[in-house]
Amino acid sequence: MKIIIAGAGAMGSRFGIMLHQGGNDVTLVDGWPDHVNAIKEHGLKANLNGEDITVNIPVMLQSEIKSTEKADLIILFTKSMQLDKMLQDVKSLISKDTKILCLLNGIGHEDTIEKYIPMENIFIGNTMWTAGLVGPGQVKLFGNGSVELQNLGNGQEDMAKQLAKILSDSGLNANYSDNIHYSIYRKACVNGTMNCLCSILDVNMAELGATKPAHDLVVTVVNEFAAVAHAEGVDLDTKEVVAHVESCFDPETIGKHYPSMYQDLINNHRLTEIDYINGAVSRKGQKYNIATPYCDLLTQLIHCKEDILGAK
Ligand SMILES: NC(=O)C1=CN([C@@H]2O[C@H](COP(=O)(O)OP(=O)(O)OC[C@H]3O[C@@H](n4cnc5c(N)ncnc54)[C@H](OP(=O)(O)O)[C@@H]3O)[C@@H](O)[C@H]2O)C=CC1
Ligand SMILES: CC(C)(CO)C(=O)C(=O)O
Repeated sequence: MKIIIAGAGAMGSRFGIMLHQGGNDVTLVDGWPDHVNAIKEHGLKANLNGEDITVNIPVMLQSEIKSTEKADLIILFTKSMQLDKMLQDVKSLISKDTKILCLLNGIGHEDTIEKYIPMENIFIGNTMWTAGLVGPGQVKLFGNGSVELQNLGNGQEDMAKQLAKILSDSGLNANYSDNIHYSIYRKACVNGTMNCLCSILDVNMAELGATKPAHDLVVTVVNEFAAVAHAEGVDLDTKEVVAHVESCFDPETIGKHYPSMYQDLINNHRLTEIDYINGAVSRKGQKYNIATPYCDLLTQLIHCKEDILGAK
């Protein structure tokens, strides 16, 4: 199976390395020339659970894509705001049989993907794996994780299960979900609390969890996500979701991770995905006439911080 990782930053590199080590034919595609050139020249360097490794994986810039070889599977791992451009750039690698798996954080990416791919080839999901970019061609990977995914098109359950097996055979611990919209809202609750709060407060998840107001903040934000999800026909079990969110506080698992939004904004002064997480809930709240004051404020505070830091 020819797998393209479209967006080979921190997470794309993690999935690329694990799938490559699992014996798959993997190619990385990314738009950052320094990163792509570093991988071409020195291999992809990773600190994997404390061990330094170098993996030689084929890599190309989006501008180098040629249409000669079609992909069997394209795993999307761009930032939300890069998704549309990436889909335009990988169009020539897509045949009528190419499956697309989107594992980005955020809500509603299927609306963008549907513009380019027939529904029966679209698979969506989310992941609790973590990763960090140290610099061009270099990533830091620790801890464990999981993936949940499902087909969007009718009759594609077996293919979704097959994709989960391909990921699991490489150690990615993937499961078929029979209600992926629930899973995506549930994961969005993790990002809608951890990502913005850690970025605003300048802490990792374990440090956030050690503050007294953390629990009340999580409950309030999860309730806003749940109200909007309910209006869209997704009924979140808020108690279970809060427990899931708070499991991220554990320093023995992923608590020491600085969420991807922190890495973008605080470390790299890059624009964030806030408009696809809390910002998406605020917009949906307006649409359904549901008050979402915490999501509104958190979105605005992150945008303030982007301006203060001159994020690009
Ligand atoms: N990191 C994590 O732990 C997790 C992330 N996610 C989600 O996975 C998706 C991908 O995230 P992630 O892998 O963290 O993204 P990264 O920021 O590591 O990489 C995404 C892209 O951003 C660009 N980029 C990143 N850093 C730089 C830089 N310093 N200079 C220039 N370009 C840069 C590159 O593309 P280009 O040059 O084309 O712009 C890169 O492909 C997101 O939706 C995220 O929310 C989900 C779970 C955990
Ligand atoms: C690891 C986790 C779950 C933290 O919110 C994440 O998705 C991210 O860093 O964006």
